Amino acid sequence: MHIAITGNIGAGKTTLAGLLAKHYGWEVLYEAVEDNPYLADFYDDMPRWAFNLQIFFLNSRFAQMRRVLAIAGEGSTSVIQDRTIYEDAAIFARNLHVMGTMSERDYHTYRNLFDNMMSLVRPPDLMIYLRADLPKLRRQIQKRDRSFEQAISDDYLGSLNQLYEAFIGSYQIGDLLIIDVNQLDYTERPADFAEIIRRIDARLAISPRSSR
Ligand SMILES: Nc1ncnc2c1ncn2[C@@H]1O[C@H](COP(=O)(O)OP(=O)(O)OP(=O)(O)O)[C@@H](O)[C@H]1O
Repeated sequence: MHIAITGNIGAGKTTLAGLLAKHYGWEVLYEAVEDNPYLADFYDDMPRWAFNLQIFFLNSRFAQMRRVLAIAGEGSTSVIQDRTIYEDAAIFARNLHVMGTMSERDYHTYRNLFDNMMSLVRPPDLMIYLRADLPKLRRQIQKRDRSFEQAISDDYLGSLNQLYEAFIGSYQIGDLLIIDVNQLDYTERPADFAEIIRRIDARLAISPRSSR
């Protein structure tokens, strides 16, 4: 089974993916951050590095999809993914294009590549969306204190949030669980984590592909 966590920068996907992997014994696939050769440069000069970064993420997410398919083929374990390939195109690349940061021809090339890849990608069995407002995202970004993320503007975060809501509002290719994390703290409050587990358990129990 393939579970994925989706949500804006600082929503808490990485932490939750780790906790769920530990709880359920799932394999976890994280996003490339520390070993990402473009991320810091991108936040410093978005127009210069937007296309390079999107190609890097697309390739790394496609490699993850191949791993997901391999695991599904083995049939032994489930896998949880920290962010999906859909978000790269529908949210991040689209946002850069709409902002005028990525040129028309770069976006066109990117979309063609993405559409080609889509023929080989299948959606997760369960998508978990972590919904968070700007103040919550901002607090978490400050808390983890990655120097290159401190310059992220409210405009950038806000327009990503709008695209996330649009993406989730029209998401129909698989099962979807929406968790509002604004008032939750699942690292510090066991009851909050237990409530998330209860909701995921309920969803997996009715999922047609829930053989773990
Ligand atoms: N396609 C993309 N385009 C631009 N930036 C991206 C893209 N995918 C990921 N990123 C950025 O890469 C970094 C990933 O960091 P990380 O894995 O910690 O996740 P995150 O998005 O901050 O979420 P969370 O706090 O929920 O784990 C963030 O700065 C994120 O915005």
